Amino acid sequence: MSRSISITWIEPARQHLIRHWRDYYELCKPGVVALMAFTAIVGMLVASPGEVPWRALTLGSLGIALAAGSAAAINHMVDQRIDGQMWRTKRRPLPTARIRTPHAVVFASLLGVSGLGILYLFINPLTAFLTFLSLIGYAFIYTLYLKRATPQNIVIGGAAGAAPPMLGWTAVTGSIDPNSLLLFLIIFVWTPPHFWALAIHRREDYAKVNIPMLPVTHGDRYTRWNVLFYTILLVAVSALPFVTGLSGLIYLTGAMIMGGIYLYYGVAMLVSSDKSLPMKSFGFSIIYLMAIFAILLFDRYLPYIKLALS
Ligand code: HEM
Ligand SMILES: CC(C)=CCC/C(C)=C/CC/C(C)=C/COP(=O)(O)OP(=O)(O)O
Repeated sequence: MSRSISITWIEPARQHLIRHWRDYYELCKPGVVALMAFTAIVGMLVASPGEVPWRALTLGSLGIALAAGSAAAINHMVDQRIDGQMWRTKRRPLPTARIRTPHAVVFASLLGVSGLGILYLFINPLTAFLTFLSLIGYAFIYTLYLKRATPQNIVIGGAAGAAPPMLGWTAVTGSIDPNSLLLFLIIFVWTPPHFWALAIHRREDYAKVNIPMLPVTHGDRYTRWNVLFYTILLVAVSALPFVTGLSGLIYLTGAMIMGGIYLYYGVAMLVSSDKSLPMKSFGFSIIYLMAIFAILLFDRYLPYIKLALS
């Protein structure tokens, strides 16, 4: 009896997963989570120069990525009604009913519990706790409340997305290092120009569903000024790892060149009427973040690379 029940349950589930694995993958916002995992890995490697922290790199990044994927899936569930009305998001798995909400609940729970469990059991309780806070911060505080409450939603909510390099660092050391807060700060200040550039382009979408994004509440021009303001702040903040001695001149030079290009986009968005600029700036924001974290890593490891080559 119990055998036949389990067989009747397992086969449809297997078929469902084979048909819909791409939809479940999409629920995790894989592009965003991949960049977050990269910043976490840089945090791990920068925290332990000269030695490879294998356990953190494997289990730590897996745990952080699973928890972030869980938070993203919860965001899809909470937002499915408005996502179904916006052009950019209306083809997502939940609004199109390719995945049903109860299945998404099970999926997000499995990811969240396994991610936090891995961090707690194999990394350390502090990393598990801070990752849990980030999950709650994005999935519930940002998505359920801030997103619908204030145009400063992404400034405050950005703290959850900025956590990964600090989580990576903590996964290696077991404590919060002041230098890891610098990496947190860089992503925190990067988030507004990253997102507002896209929000300028998608203003009508957000207005239609009454989400008070800055371009909806304060207009296009005011948002462009804010993008420039945060980009200037970002260039200043990105120099801090050099100021504190965490990195050297290679990082500083790379960060200033990338910052210069980002500033160019910020100014161009104010002085030019080219409608393609906001999305170009959004695209560049991703290249920018990837690049400065990669350069930071290179700068930090160059002495060891030289040593290995000599
Ligand atoms: C509150 C904070 C953030 C907001 C509101 C935000 C918003 C967005 C939005 C609306 C998109 C477009 C997604 C789409 O095309 O459907 C996007 C894409 C992206 N974001 Fe963010 N973002 C935030 C933080 C972050 C963080 C912290 C990272 C990485 C460290 C990140 C990395 C990316 C990447 C890589 C993409 C491109 C994804 C793809 O094309 O698959 N974002 N973001
Ligand atoms: C545990 C941990 C590190 C958590 C990180 C959480 C996480 C995945 C943050 C992503 C930030 C993001 C893409 C916000 C966009 O949400 P949105 O609802 O404004 O955008 P959308 O309309 O594209 O869904």
